[in-house]
Amino acid sequence: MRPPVSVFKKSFMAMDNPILNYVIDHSLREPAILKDLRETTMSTFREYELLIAPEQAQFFRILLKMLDAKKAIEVGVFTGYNTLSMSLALPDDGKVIACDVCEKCTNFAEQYWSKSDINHKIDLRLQPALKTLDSLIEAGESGTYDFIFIDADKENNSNYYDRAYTLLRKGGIIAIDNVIWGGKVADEMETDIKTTAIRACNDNIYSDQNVDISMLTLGDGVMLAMKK
Ligand SMILES: C[S@@+](CC[C@H](N)C(=O)[O-])C[C@H]1O[C@@H](n2cnc3c(N)ncnc32)[C@H](O)[C@@H]1O
Repeated sequence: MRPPVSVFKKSFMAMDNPILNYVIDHSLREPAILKDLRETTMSTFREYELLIAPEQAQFFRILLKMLDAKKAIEVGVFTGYNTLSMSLALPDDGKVIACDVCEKCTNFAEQYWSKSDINHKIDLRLQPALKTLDSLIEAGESGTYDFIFIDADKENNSNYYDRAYTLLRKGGIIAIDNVIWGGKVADEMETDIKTTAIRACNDNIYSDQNVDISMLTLGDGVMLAMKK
């Protein structure tokens, strides 16, 4: 049986969920610039549900600090919420490679990035993310990234994971978003391309003994894989 969908809805859409409300009210500390970016995205973009959950971005900021991270990649930028959030957690000489194909979304993102003093940390690559990841590997950057967030076209999750594993340093973390997919992954009647691809990537990571893993019921589900 599919779990109640509301459990997996993002915090900004799940205000009818008292437990999630409590969690948000007692733990979310959203910097003003991120709040502004999120609220403007929600009033400007019909597809605002693509936004990462703010409590999830906050959790990633802690991970980045724990990892003493300098180099990160965002696969799927949308309006730049998590890219900006990660930049805030990186040191001044840190770098986020931001991968997306949407000019309209990233133009919006760039307006916010340039409003803050983190703009120099962001390197936007406006082309298919697989092309960007392959170019980083070809440029000799394998084994050098601390944190890679995968949140783009779900059909490519396994392709992104393979490249991200190559680019990651030992002890670095890959985080994959939407691994619960509103509960669809647990419903065998759901056989559409995206659900099937998400399940396949989840299974692939579960059996990958080269990483330590944890699947979190945060946002719409996040798989963490730490390179051994
Ligand atoms: C769920 S949104 C990302 C949300 C974002 N991580 C955030 O912080 O709010 C997915 C994004 O992936 C992008 N995308 C889809 N296919 C892509 C591809 N082949 N390469 C790069 N980006 C892609 C979309 O344009 C969209 O902006």
